[in-house]
Amino acid sequence: MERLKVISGHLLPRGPSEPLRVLRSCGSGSSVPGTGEEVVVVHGRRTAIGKAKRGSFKDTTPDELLSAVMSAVLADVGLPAARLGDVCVGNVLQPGAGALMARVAHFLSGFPETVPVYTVNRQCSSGLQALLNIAGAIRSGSIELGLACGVESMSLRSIGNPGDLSSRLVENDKARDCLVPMGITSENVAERFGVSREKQDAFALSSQLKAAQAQNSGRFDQEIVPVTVSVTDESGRERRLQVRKDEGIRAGTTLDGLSGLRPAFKPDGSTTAGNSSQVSDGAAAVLLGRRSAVEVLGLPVLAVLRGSAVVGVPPDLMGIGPAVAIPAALRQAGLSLDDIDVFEINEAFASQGVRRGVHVHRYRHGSRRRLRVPRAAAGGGRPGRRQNLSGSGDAAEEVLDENPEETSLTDNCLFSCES
Ligand SMILES: CC(=O)SCCNC(=O)CCNC(=O)[C@H](O)C(C)(C)COP(=O)(O)OP(=O)(O)OC[C@H]1O[C@@H](n2cnc3c(N)ncnc32)[C@H](O)[C@@H]1OP(=O)(O)O
Repeated sequence: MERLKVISGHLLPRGPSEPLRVLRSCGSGSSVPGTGEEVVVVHGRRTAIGKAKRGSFKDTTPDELLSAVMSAVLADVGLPAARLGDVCVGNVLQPGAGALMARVAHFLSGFPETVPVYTVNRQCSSGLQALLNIAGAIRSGSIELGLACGVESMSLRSIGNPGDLSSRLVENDKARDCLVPMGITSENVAERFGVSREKQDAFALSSQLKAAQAQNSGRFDQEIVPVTVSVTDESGRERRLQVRKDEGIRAGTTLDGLSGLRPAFKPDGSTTAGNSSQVSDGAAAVLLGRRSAVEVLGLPVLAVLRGSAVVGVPPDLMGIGPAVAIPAALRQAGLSLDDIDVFEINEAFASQGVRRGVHVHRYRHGSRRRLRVPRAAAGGGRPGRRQNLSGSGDAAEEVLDENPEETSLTDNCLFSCES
């Protein structure tokens, strides 16, 4: 009865002498610039990205990959796990989006049981969604610090089993389109927007060369957590090795080599193994916090989350999602394309990264001090006050022409970098 009285009291009009009760705003999505309420990125690490089925992580369970990055992020900044308000893990292929796997990883990392963990599946942007969920909890005042992660083992769990679906899906075009294979959606985008094979191969070449240059000059070394694993070869022999290099990068890629590849998804198509991302295994984790809490703990601030947007697009053209989400994220943050220095396009197919007339520019690196936020969970950026838009998925980073009429962009987080 007392409880009812209190609740109904909240509904009564306020008397003129009563003070206005100020509730903490849950925020619409953007951080409040220049205040201690901002959501900031403290630190991030990732594993190397392994080639699924044939690579170094082919026999490694995802909880091990996840545990490696969860522990490394906290160890690097000296934060006890008990300080975390929540942990969110993005995952697509594990049963139940990997809820059990994530809790196992949590304990393998030595995190206490009092820290909660949950998982989220938003397909290819699940890692980014984990980041947005943690950011949302910080904004709402539920937590002060949280860990956002992403993990996938495409070696141990393949795409393919759609689960239990109604037979009525065949009567509904959009529902049926949800079963269109990812490679065919790339073909659809290429056909619909006139993206030639040559454009896709040119983009793939520049992406490979930039990635190789970055790898050779050690630019990924700081962000990659070395993971020691056992791998069983075809003869059944097991060996131990430490994995610290991405396996999808082919430094010897040439335009001739790319143009000789057969279409991978349909005989007369233009999407090939060379202009697609590979199927991969890997994990990443990013520590986020409210600026005021981060400053009290003396933790570093790498970047500020300025805004984010998620959009729905036709399932058979899923690759156009970023082109719709980025303007929405810009609107939310009150920015324009001209304000953006670096676009990190993380999509599976070159057809999604280019459009007619796009010029792919050189890769711009941050300073040596910069620790990039791992792509499986978030987006990096170069130091300075300018903004960085990041997407999701597994392709290499690109810096694109900033002319809005010529640029096709990706989804869905907007950061400004501080250090
Ligand atoms: C929102 C989203 O992101 S949704 C997307 C989700 N992701 C996906 O759908 C993944 C898409 N990718 C794939 O499915 C696979 O990588 C495929 C089907 C395209 C290719 O798979 P595989 O055939 O196993 O690739 P593999 O690495 O063996 O390459 C095939 C051939 O191309 C060659 N090749 C690949 N890349 C290159 C290159 N850069 N230069 C020259 N040759 C190359 C390989 O050497 C190989 O040649 P071989 O057959 O003579 O040995």
